[in-house]
Amino acid sequence: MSGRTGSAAPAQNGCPAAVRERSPPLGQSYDLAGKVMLLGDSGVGKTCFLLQFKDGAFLSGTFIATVGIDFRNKVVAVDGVKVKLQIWDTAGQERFRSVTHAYYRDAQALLLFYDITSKMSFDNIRAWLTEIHEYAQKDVVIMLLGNKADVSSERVIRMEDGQSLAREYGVPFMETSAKTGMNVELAFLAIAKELKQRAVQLPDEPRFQIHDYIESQKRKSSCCSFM
Ligand SMILES: Nc1nc2c(ncn2[C@@H]2O[C@H](COP(=O)(O)OP(=O)(O)OP(=O)(O)O)[C@@H](O)[C@H]2O)c(=O)[nH]1
Repeated sequence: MSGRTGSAAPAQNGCPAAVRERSPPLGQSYDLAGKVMLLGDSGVGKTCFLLQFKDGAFLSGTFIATVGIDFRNKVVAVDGVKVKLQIWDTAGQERFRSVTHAYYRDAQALLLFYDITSKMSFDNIRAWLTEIHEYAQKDVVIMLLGNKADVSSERVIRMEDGQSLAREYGVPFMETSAKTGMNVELAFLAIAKELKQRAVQLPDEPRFQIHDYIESQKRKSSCCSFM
Protein backbone atom coordinates (compact mmCIF):
# COMPACT_ATOMS: atom_id res chain seq x y z
CA MET A 1 0.00 0.00 0.00
CA SER A 2 1.35 3.46 -0.78
CA GLY A 3 0.40 7.04 -1.52
CA ARG A 4 -1.44 9.64 0.52
CA THR A 5 -5.12 10.30 0.94
CA GLY A 6 -6.12 12.87 -1.64
CA SER A 7 -2.82 12.39 -3.46
CA ALA A 8 -4.42 13.70 -6.64
CA ALA A 9 -4.49 17.13 -4.98
CA PRO A 10 -2.12 19.79 -6.35
CA ALA A 11 1.46 19.61 -5.04
CA GLN A 12 1.16 22.89 -3.14
CA ASN A 13 -1.42 21.29 -0.81
CA GLY A 14 0.98 20.11 1.91
CA CYS A 15 3.89 17.77 1.45
CA PRO A 16 3.12 15.35 -1.40
CA ALA A 17 3.61 11.62 -1.14
CA ALA A 18 7.11 10.29 -1.44
CA VAL A 19 7.38 8.83 -4.92
CA ARG A 20 8.48 5.22 -5.20
CA GLU A 21 11.87 4.65 -6.79
CA ARG A 22 12.46 0.98 -7.30
CA SER A 23 16.05 1.40 -8.49
CA PRO A 24 18.58 4.22 -8.27
CA PRO A 25 18.69 6.59 -11.26
CA LEU A 26 21.35 5.87 -13.89
CA GLY A 27 24.81 6.81 -12.67
CA GLN A 28 23.77 6.49 -9.00
CA SER A 29 26.10 3.69 -8.06
CA TYR A 30 26.68 2.87 -4.42
CA ASP A 31 28.92 0.75 -2.21
CA LEU A 32 26.44 -0.21 0.46
CA ALA A 33 22.77 0.26 1.22
CA GLY A 34 20.70 0.66 4.35
CA LYS A 35 17.01 0.95 5.17
CA VAL A 36 15.85 3.83 7.31
CA MET A 37 12.29 4.18 8.62
CA LEU A 38 10.62 7.43 9.62
CA LEU A 39 8.24 6.95 12.57
CA GLY A 40 6.07 9.11 14.78
CA ASP A 41 2.52 10.42 15.14
CA SER A 42 0.56 11.69 12.17
CA GLY A 43 1.40 15.31 11.34
CA VAL A 44 4.82 15.53 13.02
CA GLY A 45 6.44 16.22 9.64
CA LYS A 46 7.95 12.90 8.47
CA THR A 47 7.04 13.33 4.80
CA CYS A 48 8.19 16.95 4.75
CA PHE A 49 11.45 15.94 6.41
CA LEU A 50 12.09 13.34 3.72
CA LEU A 51 11.23 15.73 0.90
CA GLN A 52 13.50 18.40 2.38
CA PHE A 53 16.36 15.89 2.44
CA LYS A 54 15.66 14.45 -1.00
CA ASP A 55 14.68 17.57 -2.94
CA GLY A 56 15.56 20.51 -0.67
CA ALA A 57 11.91 21.55 -0.83
CA PHE A 58 9.21 22.42 1.69
CA LEU A 59 5.63 22.93 0.59
CA SER A 60 3.45 24.38 3.32
CA GLY A 61 -0.31 24.23 3.17
CA THR A 62 -3.06 21.72 3.82
CA PHE A 63 -1.83 18.57 5.51
CA ILE A 64 -2.38 15.35 3.54
CA ALA A 65 -1.75 12.25 5.66
CA THR A 66 0.36 9.39 4.29
CA VAL A 67 -1.46 6.15 3.59
CA GLY A 68 0.53 3.01 4.46
CA ILE A 69 4.16 3.41 3.48
CA ASP A 70 6.29 4.93 0.70
CA PHE A 71 9.98 5.16 0.12
CA ARG A 72 12.65 7.24 -1.57
CA ASN A 73 16.31 6.52 -2.21
CA LYS A 74 19.21 8.88 -1.75
CA VAL A 75 22.92 8.15 -2.07
CA VAL A 76 25.20 10.02 0.32
CA ALA A 77 29.00 9.99 0.37
CA VAL A 78 30.61 9.10 3.69
CA ASP A 79 34.41 9.19 3.88
CA GLY A 80 34.66 8.10 0.24
CA VAL A 81 32.03 5.37 0.60
CA LYS A 82 28.70 5.79 -1.21
CA VAL A 83 25.84 4.78 1.06
CA LYS A 84 22.40 4.36 -0.49
CA LEU A 85 19.72 5.19 2.04
CA GLN A 86 16.36 3.65 1.25
CA ILE A 87 14.09 5.81 3.36
CA TRP A 88 10.66 4.50 4.25
CA ASP A 89 8.10 7.15 5.08
CA THR A 90 5.39 5.57 7.22
CA ALA A 91 1.84 6.69 7.99
CA GLY A 92 1.56 7.96 11.56
CA GLN A 93 -2.14 7.23 11.82
CA GLU A 94 -3.04 4.38 14.18
CA ARG A 95 -5.09 2.53 11.54
CA PHE A 96 -1.96 1.88 9.43
CA ARG A 97 0.12 0.50 12.31
CA SER A 98 -0.24 -3.14 11.26
CA VAL A 99 1.03 -2.25 7.76
CA THR A 100 4.15 -0.56 9.09
CA HIS A 101 4.93 -3.25 11.70
CA ALA A 102 5.82 -5.60 8.87
CA TYR A 103 8.62 -3.27 7.73
CA TYR A 104 10.37 -2.77 11.08
CA ARG A 105 12.40 -5.95 11.00
CA ASP A 106 14.29 -4.99 7.78
CA ALA A 107 15.20 -1.50 8.98
CA GLN A 108 18.74 -0.73 10.10
CA ALA A 109 17.86 2.73 11.38
CA LEU A 110 14.78 4.49 12.73
CA LEU A 111 14.18 8.22 12.92
CA LEU A 112 11.51 8.76 15.58
CA PHE A 113 9.77 12.13 15.42
CA TYR A 114 7.66 14.27 17.68
CA ASP A 115 6.44 17.80 16.99
CA ILE A 116 7.70 20.42 19.47
CA THR A 117 4.29 22.13 19.22
CA SER A 118 2.35 18.96 20.12
CA LYS A 119 2.45 17.54 23.65
CA MET A 120 0.56 14.45 22.53
CA SER A 121 3.16 13.58 19.89
CA PHE A 122 5.86 13.88 22.58
CA ASP A 123 3.91 11.84 25.14
CA ASN A 124 3.44 9.10 22.54
CA ILE A 125 7.19 8.65 22.07
CA ARG A 126 7.34 6.09 24.89
CA ALA A 127 4.65 4.01 23.16
CA TRP A 128 6.58 4.26 19.89
CA LEU A 129 9.73 3.05 21.62
CA THR A 130 7.84 0.11 23.12
CA GLU A 131 6.61 -0.77 19.63
CA ILE A 132 10.13 -0.43 18.23
CA HIS A 133 11.50 -2.80 20.86
CA GLU A 134 8.79 -5.28 19.98
CA TYR A 135 9.14 -5.25 16.20
CA ALA A 136 12.57 -3.92 15.20
CA GLN A 137 15.97 -5.62 15.15
CA LYS A 138 17.77 -5.52 18.50
CA ASP A 139 20.72 -3.51 17.11
CA VAL A 140 18.66 -0.99 15.12
CA VAL A 141 20.00 2.59 15.24
CA ILE A 142 17.38 4.91 16.78
CA MET A 143 17.42 8.70 16.73
CA LEU A 144 14.87 10.96 18.44
CA LEU A 145 13.96 14.15 16.56
CA GLY A 146 11.89 17.10 17.80
CA ASN A 147 10.62 18.60 14.54
CA LYS A 148 9.08 22.01 13.69
CA ALA A 149 11.75 23.87 15.69
CA ASP A 150 11.08 26.88 13.44
CA VAL A 151 7.68 27.44 15.10
CA SER A 152 9.08 28.80 18.38
CA SER A 153 5.94 30.80 19.19
CA GLU A 154 3.90 27.55 19.48
CA ARG A 155 6.51 25.48 21.28
CA VAL A 156 5.12 23.35 24.13
CA ILE A 157 8.01 20.88 24.49
CA ARG A 158 11.27 22.32 25.79
CA MET A 159 14.48 21.16 24.19
CA GLU A 160 15.66 19.87 27.60
CA ASP A 161 12.61 17.56 27.78
CA GLY A 162 13.57 16.00 24.45
CA GLN A 163 17.17 15.68 25.59
CA SER A 164 16.27 14.03 28.86
CA LEU A 165 13.89 11.54 27.22
CA ALA A 166 16.59 10.64 24.70
CA ARG A 167 19.12 10.21 27.50
CA GLU A 168 16.72 7.93 29.37
CA TYR A 169 16.52 5.62 26.35
CA GLY A 170 20.18 6.04 25.35
CA VAL A 171 19.45 7.43 21.89
CA PRO A 172 20.83 10.50 20.11
CA PHE A 173 18.59 13.57 19.92
CA MET A 174 18.21 16.67 17.77
CA GLU A 175 15.67 19.36 17.18
CA THR A 176 14.97 19.80 13.48
CA SER A 177 12.92 21.75 10.99
CA ALA A 178 11.69 20.24 7.77
CA LYS A 179 10.72 23.78 6.82
CA THR A 180 14.11 25.50 7.16
CA GLY A 181 16.18 22.34 6.66
CA MET A 182 17.75 22.67 10.10
CA ASN A 183 19.59 19.43 11.00
CA VAL A 184 17.83 17.46 8.24
CA GLU A 185 21.03 16.57 6.40
CA LEU A 186 22.86 15.98 9.67
CA ALA A 187 20.31 13.37 10.82
CA PHE A 188 20.69 11.29 7.65
CA LEU A 189 24.45 11.80 7.43
CA ALA A 190 24.89 10.54 11.00
CA ILE A 191 22.81 7.46 10.14
CA ALA A 192 24.83 6.87 6.95
CA LYS A 193 28.09 7.15 8.90
CA GLU A 194 26.87 4.65 11.48
CA LEU A 195 25.75 2.19 8.77
CA LYS A 196 29.07 2.57 6.96
CA GLN A 197 30.97 1.98 10.18
CA ARG A 198 29.00 -1.19 10.87
CA ALA A 199 29.56 -2.51 7.35
CA VAL A 200 33.18 -1.51 6.85
CA GLN A 201 34.96 -1.51 10.20
CA LEU A 202 38.68 -1.24 9.52
CA PRO A 203 40.86 -2.85 12.23
CA ASP A 204 42.66 0.36 13.25
CA GLU A 205 39.71 2.66 12.82
CA PRO A 206 38.26 4.09 16.05
CA ARG A 207 34.59 3.13 16.54
CA PHE A 208 32.24 5.81 15.21
CA GLN A 209 30.21 7.34 18.06
CA ILE A 210 26.95 8.69 16.69
CA HIS A 211 26.19 10.74 19.86
CA ASP A 212 29.60 12.43 19.75
CA TYR A 213 29.36 13.07 16.02
CA ILE A 214 25.95 14.74 16.33
CA GLU A 215 27.01 16.86 19.32
CA SER A 216 30.17 18.04 17.54
CA GLN A 217 28.27 18.91 14.36
CA LYS A 218 25.59 20.76 16.35
CA ARG A 219 28.29 22.76 18.13
CA LYS A 220 29.85 23.66 14.77
CA SER A 221 26.56 25.01 13.43
CA SER A 222 25.29 26.53 16.70
CA CYS A 223 25.95 30.02 15.40
CA CYS A 224 23.23 29.57 12.71
CA SER A 225 20.67 27.23 14.19
CA PHE A 226 17.74 27.56 16.57
CA MET A 227 19.41 25.40 19.23
N1 LIG B 1 6.40 24.93 10.42
C1 LIG B 1 6.67 23.68 10.10
N2 LIG B 1 5.69 22.90 9.59
C2 LIG B 1 5.97 21.63 9.26
C3 LIG B 1 7.27 21.09 9.45
N3 LIG B 1 7.25 19.80 9.03
C4 LIG B 1 6.00 19.57 8.61
N4 LIG B 1 5.22 20.65 8.75
C5 LIG B 1 3.78 20.76 8.43
O1 LIG B 1 3.12 19.77 9.22
C6 LIG B 1 2.07 19.14 8.49
C7 LIG B 1 2.28 17.63 8.48
O2 LIG B 1 3.47 17.32 7.77
P1 LIG B 1 3.72 15.87 7.13
O3 LIG B 1 5.14 15.80 6.71
O4 LIG B 1 2.73 15.57 6.09
O5 LIG B 1 3.45 14.94 8.41
P2 LIG B 1 3.62 13.35 8.56
O6 LIG B 1 4.35 13.09 9.83
O7 LIG B 1 4.24 12.77 7.32
O8 LIG B 1 2.12 12.84 8.72
P3 LIG B 1 1.51 11.37 8.36
O9 LIG B 1 1.76 11.17 6.92
O10 LIG B 1 0.04 11.43 8.67
O11 LIG B 1 2.21 10.38 9.24
C8 LIG B 1 2.08 19.79 7.09
O12 LIG B 1 1.07 20.78 7.05
C9 LIG B 1 3.45 20.43 6.97
O13 LIG B 1 3.45 21.57 6.15
C10 LIG B 1 8.29 21.93 10.00
O14 LIG B 1 9.45 21.56 10.22
N5 LIG B 1 7.93 23.21 10.32
